[in-house]
Amino acid sequence: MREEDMEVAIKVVVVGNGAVGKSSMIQRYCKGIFTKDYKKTIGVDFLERQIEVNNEDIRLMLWDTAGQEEFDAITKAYYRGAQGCVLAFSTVDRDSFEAIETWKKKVENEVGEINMVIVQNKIDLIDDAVVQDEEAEALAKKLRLRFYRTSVKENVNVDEVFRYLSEKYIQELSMVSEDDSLPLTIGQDVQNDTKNSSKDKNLKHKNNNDTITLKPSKKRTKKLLMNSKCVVL
Ligand SMILES: Nc1nc2c(ncn2[C@@H]2O[C@H](COP(=O)(O)OP(=O)(O)OP(=O)(O)O)[C@@H](O)[C@H]2O)c(=O)[nH]1
Repeated sequence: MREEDMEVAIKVVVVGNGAVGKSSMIQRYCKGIFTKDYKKTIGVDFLERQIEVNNEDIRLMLWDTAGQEEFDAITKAYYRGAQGCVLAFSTVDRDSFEAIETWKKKVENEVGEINMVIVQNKIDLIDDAVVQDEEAEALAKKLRLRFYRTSVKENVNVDEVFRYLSEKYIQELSMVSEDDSLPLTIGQDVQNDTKNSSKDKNLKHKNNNDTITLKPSKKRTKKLLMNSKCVVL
């Protein structure tokens, strides 16, 4: 296969309390549908969609995880290898907002710091909101994360969430490609810290039993990343 035929694959996990709209968001994005019915996700599920970002073909693999704590042991295994994460809460569920930091920690405990966004879903129900705009914005500022308000039902801002995560990842990928002296960690990822814009600070490298550290050449970078992604280690 020629290198130009290859695509980049990105694994994104969508987490948050039960019924905030995680499955609906993934279905909306990958299948273009919305259903009113609530079917609790048992364990995990995934759908994928191809998009183009900066002339790169991206295969987004969106992992839908159960929001209930009883499934934590199962779902956390699927966080591994993720390069992006959506932390979702619902406009009409105060607990789901207060749980955002806990979800962030749960994911980071498994994969370290990866690109994340906070998503306030169900903004079509804004009249019944139990979270003030300022509170949500303050949380995003405190955690230094991009913040989106979405309505999966009305298809507002859903594409933007996943586009942002993809663009961020592509940006980092091109930084890795430019510098072949930096070690690349397979299975884990180029990390992002929104506090720091410098390349060195953006790139943290994990090395534990789950990972192999390689030094990629410029040419091979994309291939290596593609082959290494989306594998549950
Ligand atoms: N009004 C409104 N309802 C929504 C929206 N998104 C999802 N829902 C509804 O919220 C309910 C829960 O949605 P799900 O997508 O199943 O929630 P989940 O977060 O995947 O839930 P778990 O599987 O339990 O973790 C469903 O009845 C959806 O139809 C939205 O943007 N607006």
